Amino acid sequence: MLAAKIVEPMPAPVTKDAFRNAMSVLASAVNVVTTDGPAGRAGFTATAVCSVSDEPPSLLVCLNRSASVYDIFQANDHLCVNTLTCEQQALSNLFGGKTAMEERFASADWSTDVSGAPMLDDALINFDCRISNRVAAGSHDILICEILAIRQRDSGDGLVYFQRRYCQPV
Ligand SMILES: NC(=O)C1=CN([C@@H]2O[C@H](COP(=O)(O)OP(=O)(O)OC[C@H]3O[C@@H](n4cnc5c(N)ncnc54)[C@H](O)[C@@H]3O)[C@@H](O)[C@H]2O)C=CC1
Ligand SMILES: Cc1cc2nc3c(=O)[nH]c(=O)nc-3n(C[C@H](O)[C@H](O)[C@H](O)COP(=O)(O)O)c2cc1C
Repeated sequence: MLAAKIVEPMPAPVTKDAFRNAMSVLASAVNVVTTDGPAGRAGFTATAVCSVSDEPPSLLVCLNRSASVYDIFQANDHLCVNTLTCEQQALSNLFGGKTAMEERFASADWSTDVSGAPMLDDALINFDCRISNRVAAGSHDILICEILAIRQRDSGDGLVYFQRRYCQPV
């Protein structure tokens, strides 16, 4: 006699909306990621930044391949991760929107260190980096970055993005 075959129901695929709703409750630091080099200067707002390894000191940045800045980051070898303070919400909106590149950079003061990428003067912390590897994953490229220099402020509160809005410390 043939054994009855139990067919497990297929789990419903996770939709883009479900994914984004879920991700929206992961509180994140807000960063402006900048570059300069043969392809020119560019920058964008990123929350998809995290620690990778302390040997060598490295972090990762996820960059959407459809972003206007993508080709410039693809051609340049260096970037700087500038982590924003609570006072820099307007800068996050500027670098996260459809604003012209000159207008983005004109709204703040910048300097450079080892890599030559723009370093935001009033950032909570700056990670000056060399892009050591690039891995395509879905819609994004994961940029693995070796940290060449760190500049850190003595004090200040970090800007946090949670549930699609910025949070201020209480
Ligand atoms: N990792 C990324 O590429 C992120 C992109 N964004 C951009 O800013 C817009 C506004 O974002 P929200 O106000 O937070 O509302 P949302 O509903 O579009 O996104 C909610 C959360 O989903 C994640 N997310 C959004 N778009 C994503 C993407 N293309 N790939 C991977 N993860 C993504 C982020 O964690 C985001 O905070 C987004 O539509 C997107 O264009 C925002 C946050 C992260
Ligand atoms: C709060 C916030 C976080 C974002 N995080 C990322 C991110 O981690 N990676 C990414 O590729 N884009 C992210 N974006 C979107 C880019 O900042 C935006 O697409 C980029 O500035 C390019 O825009 P453009 O194509 O109009 O120039 C974020 C936007 C906002 C407002």
